[in-house]
Amino acid sequence: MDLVLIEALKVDTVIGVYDWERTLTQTLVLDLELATDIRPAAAGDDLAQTLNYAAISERIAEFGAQYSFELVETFAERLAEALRQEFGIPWLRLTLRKPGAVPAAGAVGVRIERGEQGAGH
Ligand SMILES: Nc1nc2c(c(=O)[nH]1)N=C([C@H](O)[C@@H](O)CO)CN2
Repeated sequence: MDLVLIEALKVDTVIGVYDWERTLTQTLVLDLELATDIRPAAAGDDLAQTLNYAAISERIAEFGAQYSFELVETFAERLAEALRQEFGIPWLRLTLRKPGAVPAAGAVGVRIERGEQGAGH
């Protein structure tokens, strides 16, 4: 299985369960591993044959601006669903960190895997 990577992507969004969190934008930090077969793109040196990490990063920024969930779980689940559907990603691992949410921790967050590894190959 090949992977396209997006690491330490900063995403601005309204997120949180507390009243004060509903009034401001916070920055989440995302790592994504996106399964694909890179051989067709490599064979043809053709961006159209692979997952365009720039386009996906832009979509994630749009998603952050569009929604204002309470839980990081909801953000992760809904984003994974949207990316898999819109970009035809058979499997992904998404790590979402919310820096500063727990001052004593470097970051807190969630990690999810969705889809089937090897699907579509
Ligand atoms: N498992 C979770 N725990 C907590 C969340 C969350 O989204 N998932 N959120 C909060 C608050 O919004 C917190 O981030 C404010 O600092 C608390 N626990």
